[in-house]
Amino acid sequence: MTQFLSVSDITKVYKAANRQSVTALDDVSLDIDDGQIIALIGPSGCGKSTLLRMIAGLDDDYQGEITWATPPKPGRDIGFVFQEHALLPWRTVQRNVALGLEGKGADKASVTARVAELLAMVGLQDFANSYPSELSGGMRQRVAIVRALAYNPQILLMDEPFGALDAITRDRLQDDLLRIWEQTKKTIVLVTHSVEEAAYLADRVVVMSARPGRIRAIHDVPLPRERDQSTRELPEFAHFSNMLRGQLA
Ligand SMILES: Nc1ncnc2c1ncn2[C@@H]1O[C@H](COP(=O)(O)OP(=O)(O)OP(=O)(O)O)[C@@H](O)[C@H]1O
Repeated sequence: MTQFLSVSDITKVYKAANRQSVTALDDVSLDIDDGQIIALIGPSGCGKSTLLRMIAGLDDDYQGEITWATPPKPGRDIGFVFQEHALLPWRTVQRNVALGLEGKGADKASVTARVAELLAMVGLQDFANSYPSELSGGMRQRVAIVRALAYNPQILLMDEPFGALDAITRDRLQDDLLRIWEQTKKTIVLVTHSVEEAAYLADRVVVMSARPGRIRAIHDVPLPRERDQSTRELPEFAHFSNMLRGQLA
């Protein structure tokens, strides 16, 4: 597997006027391989979202270096999915996913075909003409995921993407994400508060320690790929999740 992205010695200090500055990340280094799913876990405030924003290029005010095997083109090569879906309420599902593909030289027929393919990936082909308000929370988040994939980005960054969903919907979307990953083999960096979600989805889990955020441990997930609901029944799954939980305590 080839190295895709390298985060080297990143330190981030938020300087607030009239307040003490906050060291959010302290000397964080991490290598990410092409096509892997990496989960970032750690206590609240340890800098997970900060790190994700830096990788996304949304924050370049830090010490250290982020280097890419192939530097991403601004705006297009990085897909971002947030906890809240951030769909445009006045656009249909079809037009939300098409956003960004339109007006970039692609003809209408190829945009329509690409959107149909993406919606079929998550079983929403019959909702192309619905508005976000007509969908459930899980359906909206599925739309947000395929919208992020529409440009065929190099990497998908996900910040607590399933955090606002009920447990059953959350399990279902995790399976959707694994299916999408099997088909696309995208590199994915996912922030989650759930150790089970990290264990179920990831190839590697990065455990961060409380503020200032440092890397406490990096684990290869000891579970076979082709994961499905039966994976959750494996003794190794419970064992690994419990070990992660212990490291967060
Ligand atoms: N814009 C900002 N200005 C000042 N401090 C900030 C800013 N954004 C984040 N911080 C601080 O940096 C630290 C890391 O925040 P960050 O949101 O990255 O943590 P997190 O691990 O994602 O937290 P959570 O799990 O609660 O979402 C926190 O102490 C936070 O208060």
